[in-house]
Amino acid sequence: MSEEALVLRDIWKIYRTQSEEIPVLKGVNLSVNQGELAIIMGPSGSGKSTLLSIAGGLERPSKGRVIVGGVDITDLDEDELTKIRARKIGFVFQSFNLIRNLTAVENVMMPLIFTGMYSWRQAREIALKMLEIVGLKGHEEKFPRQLSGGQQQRVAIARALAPSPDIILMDEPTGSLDVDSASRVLSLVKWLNEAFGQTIIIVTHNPEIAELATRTFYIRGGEIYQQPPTSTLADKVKELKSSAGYGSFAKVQLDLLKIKLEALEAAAKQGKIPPEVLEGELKSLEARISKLEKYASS
Ligand SMILES: Nc1ncnc2c1ncn2[C@@H]1O[C@H](COP(=O)(O)OP(=O)(O)OP(=O)(O)O)[C@@H](O)[C@H]1O
Repeated sequence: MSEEALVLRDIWKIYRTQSEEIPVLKGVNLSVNQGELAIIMGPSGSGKSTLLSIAGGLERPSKGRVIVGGVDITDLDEDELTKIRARKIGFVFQSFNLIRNLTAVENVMMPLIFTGMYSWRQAREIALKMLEIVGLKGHEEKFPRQLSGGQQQRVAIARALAPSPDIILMDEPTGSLDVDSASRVLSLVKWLNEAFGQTIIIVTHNPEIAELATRTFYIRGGEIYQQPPTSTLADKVKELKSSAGYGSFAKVQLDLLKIKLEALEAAAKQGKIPPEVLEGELKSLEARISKLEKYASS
């Protein structure tokens, strides 16, 4: 069996709308070995979810090859893809995607039944064990609405793990959880990765997850990097200030402050604001206006 759980070779994804072509991924190469916990980070809209969908065979690349557990899935037809997905790939999404009118145990049984390999009894036995592993013993017969967000996410993880897939793909798995539930889910993910040697690939904005990673990828401008972007927040501020729109933005701000100044003076004349409050407000407003005037004219 291949050492590499996932290989993406020269992946391009170009979305076509009526008026334009949007290249979202531009020749991405990526390889994740078995047992790794890899993280993909990058700014909003940089193509992280698109890359994950392509890796999991949910979407097809415009160009390039996708190899999962040594099997090239790029040209498989929908039927073959569905079967491969059920056996080799587990998905966990930010929104859990549990089926509302199925209980926790039935939700976990679903992907096992889809593989066509397990009897109902076997699927139930595995699902019950998985729920125990993720700490949900006693909650098996509850419906998703009777579980907390963190518990629902753990059901989703149990469901992804149940068929023992080669890789588990997670898209913002802690995105809709509070800090405590997120830490509990993350510790579970790390433990599963270490105890079961499960390959896990996580798309996230959460820097806490990056601490757990064996490898971190960064996407920017449709390309992938193994080093974090070097530009700092201070660089970004400089970039913003030198951009064409910044001057006009400052002018709009200036207009708004001037309107506020007029409104303050009018309110003071009508006795709506005590003079000592007015004095302080006028001072700070005038200071901001003079600063902005300098910017707007520079
Ligand atoms: N079906 C589609 N048709 C056209 N454009 C799309 C489609 N799907 C995604 N895009 C565009 O592709 C880009 C990448 O989207 P994607 O969801 O992969 O980004 P992301 O990095 O996961 O963002 P976020 O962190 O905000 O979830 C975005 O600009 C998005 O608008």
